[in-house]
Formats: sequence, structure tokens, C-alpha cells
Amino acid sequence: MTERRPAYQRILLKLSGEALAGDADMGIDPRVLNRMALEVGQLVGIGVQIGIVLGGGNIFRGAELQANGLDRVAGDHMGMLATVMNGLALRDAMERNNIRTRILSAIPMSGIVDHYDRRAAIRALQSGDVCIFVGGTGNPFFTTDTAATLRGIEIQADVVLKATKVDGVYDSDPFKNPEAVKYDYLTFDEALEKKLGVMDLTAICLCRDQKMPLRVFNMNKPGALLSLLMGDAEGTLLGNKPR
Ligand SMILES: Nc1ncnc2c1ncn2[C@@H]1O[C@H](COP(=O)(O)OP(=O)(O)O)[C@@H](O)[C@H]1O
Ligand SMILES: O=c1ccn([C@@H]2O[C@H](COP(=O)(O)OP(=O)(O)O)[C@@H](O)[C@H]2O)c(=O)[nH]1
Repeated sequence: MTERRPAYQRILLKLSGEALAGDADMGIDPRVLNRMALEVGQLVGIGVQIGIVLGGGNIFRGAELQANGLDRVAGDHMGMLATVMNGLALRDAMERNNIRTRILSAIPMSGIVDHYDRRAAIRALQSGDVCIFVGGTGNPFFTTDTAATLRGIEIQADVVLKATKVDGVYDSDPFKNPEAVKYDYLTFDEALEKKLGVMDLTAICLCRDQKMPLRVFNMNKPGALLSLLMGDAEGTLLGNKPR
């Protein structure tokens, strides 16, 4: 019997802040964090190199703070700092499960986390550490989806995996439309033309221009991450070529 090998050697996994909150609207659910750490640990165990970009929407989002009267740039700075807090919590959960990690932040924060350096990240990945990228892109008016795409391209990941609350990309928001139909495959141009709201447009354009495949899948489905790493058709794949 031939042993199945992982479909990808190096991945960039985007975990939204909301994913860390579990069933709650905000904050961090330690059980969810532990489950995610264990799922990531399984991938480390089969030799996959993993970079993770964390969101911060479970704590602060700049646009929401702005809607409540705060300056947008200050709000975005708060959102980026929120991703650092999520990173510290995820590192803690990973290290309790004996998974070696390295946090790299787009915003220098000496004494708490290391400053992002692409070559240091690649070296850490090659030595088997999971790299947790925090601080988004370091700039306001961007999102952590764009940061995920950016870091994925920089570390030369084989794929960007966007973990979310839905099973993939649908022809309309499945939370609002129960009749929505899921795509198994979609080109970036189709996603842009149809304005499918699952990922921000800057992130999709960057993937398209740099030919970085993107898979959107449901992180609430236990085992989905391992299953897609083993080549199963979980979620929706986005790429450049029409099928
Ligand atoms: N066409 C679509 N297909 C799938 N999900 C969509 C679509 N349009 C909007 N969504 C919404 O996008 C959300 C996933 O995005 P995500 O980045 O994980 O959440 P957040 O809004 O917290 O950043 C889903 O919860 C879903 O409601
Ligand atoms: O490069 C970035 C990434 C994030 N943010 C801010 O950080 C917040 C949290 O990130 P995001 O909304 O992407 O988190 P998620 O939805 O994935 O939890 C955003 O709303 C922005 O305010 C930013 O200003 N620049």
C-alpha cells in the first residue's frame, strides 16, 4: 500500500479572530484555541511547514470603531494590536501542546514578540517551527486577509488556506441566503466580477496577480484541515485558470 503524502509542503493558514471566539461574539474560547493547536500539531507531525496569520475581529475592528466615532487610523491600530493578543494566546495553546512556535509581528514590540523578518520566518519554518504572523500588514486600511496573502506569497507557501465559518465560497452569503450554492472551484476573476464577499478584494487581487492558489474551508468542521492537506476536496479552491 502506498502511503499518502500531504498535498502541500508549506502552507499559510489564515485564522479569523471570530474563529477563536467560538460560539461567543468576542474574546477567545480556550477550548477552540486548544482544538486549533491540536489540528495544527497534526500537520506538523506529517512534516508540513505552517505559517499562520491571525485576525483580530474578535477584539477590535477599525471600521466598527470608526462607526462608533473613533478615528479610523487609531481604530485600525487597535485592530492590529488585537491580532498580537490573539497570537500570544495561540502560542500559549500551541506550546502547552508541545508545538514549537515563533511569533513575528509586523509592528515592532520588543520584549513581547519578535519583529517580522522574511528570512527569519523561512528559517524558522524550515526548522519545523510554526510561524504565527501578527500585526496584520502593519498598515491601516488593510485587513488580515490581505496580510495572509502577503505573507503567503513572501514565504513562498504552496497555498493560502482561509479558515472560516462557512464551507467555502457560495454564489451569495450562505448566512443570508439558505438557497446559496457552493462552488468547488472558482477563478479569482469570477470572484472579483461576482463581488463574492468571502475575502476582501485587495487579497483576491494579490493572489491573482502573484498566482497564489487560495482555498476557503470551514474550520469548525473537525478534521477538515488535515483532510484538505491530504488532498481531499474540502471547501472551495480559487485559482487563475478556468476549469
Ligand atoms: N459569497 C459568499 N460565500 C461565502 N461566504 C460569504 C459570501 N459572502 C459573504 N460571506 C460571509 O463571509 C464570512 C466569512 O468571512 P470571514 O473573513 O471568515 O469573516 P469575517 O467577516 O469575520 O472577516 C462568512 O461568515 C459569510 O457569512
Ligand atoms: O493590515 C492590517 C490588518 C488588520 N488591520 C486592522 O485590524 C482589524 C482586525 O483584522 P481583521 O478584521 O482582518 O480580522 P478578522 O476579521 O480576520 O478577525 C481590522 O479590522 C483592521 O482594523 C489593519 O488595520 N491593517
